[in-house]
Amino acid sequence: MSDYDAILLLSFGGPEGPDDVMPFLRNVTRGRGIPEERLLAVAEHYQHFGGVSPINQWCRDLIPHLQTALGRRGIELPVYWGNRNWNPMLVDTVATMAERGVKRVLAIATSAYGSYSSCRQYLDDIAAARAAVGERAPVIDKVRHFFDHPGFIAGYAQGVREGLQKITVDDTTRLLFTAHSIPSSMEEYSGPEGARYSDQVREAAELTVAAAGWEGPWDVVWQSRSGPPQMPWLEPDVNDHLESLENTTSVAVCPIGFLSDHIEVLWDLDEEAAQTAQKLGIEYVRTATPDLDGPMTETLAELAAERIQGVPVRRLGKLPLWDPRESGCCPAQAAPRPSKGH
Ligand SMILES: CC1=C(CCC(=O)O)c2cc3nc(cc4[nH]c(cc5[nH]c(cc1n2)c(C)c5CCC(=O)O)c(CCC(=O)O)c4C)C(CCC(=O)O)=C3C
Ligand SMILES: [Fe+2]
Repeated sequence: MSDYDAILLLSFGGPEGPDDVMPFLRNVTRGRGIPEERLLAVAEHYQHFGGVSPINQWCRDLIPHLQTALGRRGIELPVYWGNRNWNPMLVDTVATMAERGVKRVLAIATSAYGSYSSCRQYLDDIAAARAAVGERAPVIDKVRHFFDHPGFIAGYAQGVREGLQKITVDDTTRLLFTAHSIPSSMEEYSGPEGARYSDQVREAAELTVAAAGWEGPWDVVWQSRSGPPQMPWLEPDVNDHLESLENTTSVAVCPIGFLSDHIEVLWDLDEEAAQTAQKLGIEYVRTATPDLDGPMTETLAELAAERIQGVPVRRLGKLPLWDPRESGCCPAQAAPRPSKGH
């Protein structure tokens, strides 16, 4: 237990107008070897929504909900917000906290899983922002991975139950769980032993199946792959998987990899995957991400309470958790693993 004096909501960031789109995309892909064609194609997805991603507004809406949930637990701390890729940029938020004399911060990132993109990169962002602000920068810790927290699972299970009511369900109906694809090399280095990102996504899917009471077939698939075509990423892609299905009346697609309906959900699932299903004559529903006034927000508050009040860790899964601070897990670039034990 520690004396924290602020909570930090740490997120991805998204553009809020047409002119933000290209500079945002350049921030996301800086140094990551993403081809220009891919950037221009993704820019189109954003422009389709007027250049506005819902992710920033979702964060704005989350903050008062989170504050209420924290308050119910007796945690009366200010909630700051900083992003990796767009305003409010984390470095500016850390500078503000330093000016206000904040010394010790507990960060909650909007990703439940381990991997470079979903965890280590946020830790690197924190380190870079603190270094830029200098000596007065607060110490910033980050809460654990929460992919198997009962409240996290309950949020998606509710979406799944509601979604299934919107389609014809028979014994060919499949439930698909989708998360952001990552390069195979990133997957190989996820977690202390590797491949933990896909393990965690699979476990979250399995737990959601149980919580929703689903007894039919289900699969884990991936979406939104990027990078040069010759580079291997996690497969199957949701669209390829739909193409491979035979004699399937309907599918429900649960975006278990994302906390909110941002562009990758609105475009890659609600437009692209929905069109693929329509072309194939498969009835399609994309199930909802968790409500802000439901168990997801409670979960985020409980993660803070674990660290601030020592409330017990609640988990449904069996995969081991690890502390990213203590292991050199999830490096940005695949490098030879340090040899262990000598
Ligand atoms: C694992 C993971 C999550 C989940 C964890 C988390 O939430 O953090 C996630 C979330 C998100 N990804 C998002 C958007 C983008 N991701 C990109 C690119 C990439 N994502 C990757 C992985 C992930 N991404 C990777 C390995 C790349 C290749 C570049 C690199 O190696 O870093 C690109 C560049 C263009 C493209 O190539 O698609 C964009 C625009 C948005 C915001 C959507 C909005 O604005 O509404 C969100 C929440
Ligand atoms: Fe991404």
